[in-house]
This record gives sequence, C-alpha cells and structure tokens, in this order.
Amino acid sequence: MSSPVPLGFSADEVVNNVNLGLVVVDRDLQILLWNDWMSRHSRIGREQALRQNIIALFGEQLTPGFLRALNNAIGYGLPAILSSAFHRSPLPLFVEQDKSDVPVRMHQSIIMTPLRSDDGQPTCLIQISDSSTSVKREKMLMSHSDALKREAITDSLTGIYNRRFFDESYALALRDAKRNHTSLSVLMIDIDYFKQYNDHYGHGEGDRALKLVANVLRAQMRRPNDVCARYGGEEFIMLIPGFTDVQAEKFAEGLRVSVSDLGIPHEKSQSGAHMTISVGVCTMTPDVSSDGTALLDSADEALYRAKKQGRNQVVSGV
Ligand SMILES: Nc1nc2c(ncn2[C@@H]2O[C@H](COP(=O)(O)OP(=O)(O)OP(=O)(O)O)[C@@H](O)[C@H]2O)c(=O)[nH]1
Repeated sequence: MSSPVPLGFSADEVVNNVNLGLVVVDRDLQILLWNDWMSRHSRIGREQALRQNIIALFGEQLTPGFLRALNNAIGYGLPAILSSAFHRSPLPLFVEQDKSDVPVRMHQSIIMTPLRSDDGQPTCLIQISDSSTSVKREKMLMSHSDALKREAITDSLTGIYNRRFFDESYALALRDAKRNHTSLSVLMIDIDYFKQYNDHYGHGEGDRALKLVANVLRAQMRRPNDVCARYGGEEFIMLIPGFTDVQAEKFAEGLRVSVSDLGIPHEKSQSGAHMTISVGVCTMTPDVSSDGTALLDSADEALYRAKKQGRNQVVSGV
C-alpha cells in the first residue's frame, strides 16, 4: 500500500467541512462519528451525540425504512441508498433558515455503507445530503410545465379549449369509437352576423360577446369526454360521444336556445334582435377505415346550409 500524502491539516478538518452529514455507528448502533454538518442540521452537538445509541438519540423520529436499512448494513453488510423520492425525511434534520425561525424539515438522500473497524467489527458509515433544493426545483418545474400544458390547449380570449386540443381529443375519441363501435357527434357552431356586431358595437364588445357565448356553450357539457372548443374566430366546435342522431339534434337545439336566451342585443342582425348562432350537427359510428374527415366535413356542410337557409337554426348532416 502506498504511504499517504500529507494533507497539511487533519482529517477532522475535512470531515467537518464537507457539505454532507457524516455519521458512523458501531454494531450496537453507538455513534462513533458526528460531523459539524450533523450538529448544525439536527441541533444536537457532537458531545451530546457521541457514544449515544442512534435510536435512543432520535427516538421514534427515525423512520422504519431508515432502521431497516441500518440493520441490514450492520447485520448483513448490505449497503443501501434511501432516495428522497421514496424516503422524504428519514432523520429529524432541518434546513437552515435565513428569515423565519419556523423549522423546516429537510428532504434527504442517504447512503449507508457497511465498514469494518480495525478490530473487524461491523460498523456503518451514513452519508446524508440535503435534497430540499432539488425537490423544490423539481416541484417548480412541474408546476411550470403544468401551466404551459394548460396554456397550450386553452384559447386565451375565452378560456375554453382551443382547436389544437379539439384535434387531439378528436383523434382519441375516433380511435375509441372505432374500437367500441360507438357513435360520435360533431357540432359546428358559428355566431350569426358577427362581423356586423363588431362593426356596430366595436371589437371590445365583440370580444365580450365571444366570451359570453363560449361560457354558455361550455356550461352545456355534461360528461368527461364531451369537448367544447373555439375552432376559429367566431366559430366553436363540440364533440359528444355516444349520442344518437336524434339526441345530438336535440342537444344542438338546446345550444341554439341557450345562446339566444343570453339576450345579447344585436341591432344589425337579420335573424333577430339578439345574438344568435347557427349549428351544423352530424352523428356517425365510424368504421375501421375512417380517418374522421367525413364526420367533420358533414357537420361543416350542415353549418353552411344552416347559414344559407337563414341562420339561427340547427341543420343535420348525413
Ligand atoms: N371581436 C372579435 N372579433 C373576431 C375575433 N375573431 C374573429 N372575429 C370577427 O368575426 C367576424 C367574422 O365574420 P364573418 O366570417 O363574415 O361571419 P359573420 O359576420 O358572423 O357572418 P355569418 O357567419 O355568415 O353570419 C370578422 O369580422 C372577424 O373580425 C375575435 O377574437 N374578437
């Protein structure tokens, strides 16, 4: 064995300056080493800790996972890693706080390494690192990514789903409908004479009306797989699985009435004194080769006919 290179300072200096908790216990679980990091984060000084049994020192605050790993290390020479993902805070250690005096329990990652003392007795080195910061960072990233996901599928003006979400939902619903031989209904909804509304009342009032209509449409959704989305400017789309064509038509008529009942004045409309919508509705049970285009085209074509026939009405596609 090569002779050690002189450090110029004691090993204690290193032990007490690492940014890591270091504890060594013997076969009777007596503490043989307790570094400064442990004193700072446990609020138990070295003098108080040394020669104490670690279980007696921490009492019932030690978690069963920690005790099991320690027994395996001492009894069977098995190393162990307690990751903070599964064992949040096995030891009663606390994060150093700048501002508040309220103690915050530290998230920890722990490594247990079985060692043999000079006289061949089993001992265990316990290394503890603070994973609170990485846990916090992970939580922050997760909440950011949730917010981004929500933003990506939401229409910013009305707060209902956007076309992208509809397209994704439609692909999934189509797959389910083909597999289960169930029906899908698509409703295309368009506000009547909206250009005239904007021109007459101003773009701001137009935005407000769009929000009101979007809200009343969304409120009609009953089941978790129903989707209501803004499809374009003043156009909305709905996807309802499991309706018969008669049920879908009745539902579409309910939408038409609910928007009309909002009573949004529209002096320039030629289909009534209030804001109205036209709806094209189509129901199909897609066959295995269907790519879903026929259903969308058919609902679109029905909407076109509703407009052509005078607006403020529901037309069914075939
Ligand atoms: N205020 C507002 N207006 C919008 C928005 N998106 C689209 N529009 C307007 O919606 C109007 C749509 O006009 P058209 O496609 O001619 O439809 P319409 O006037 O409703 O006519 P019909 O559908 O045939 O009854 C245009 O004037 C667009 O500027 C929006 O986000 N806010």
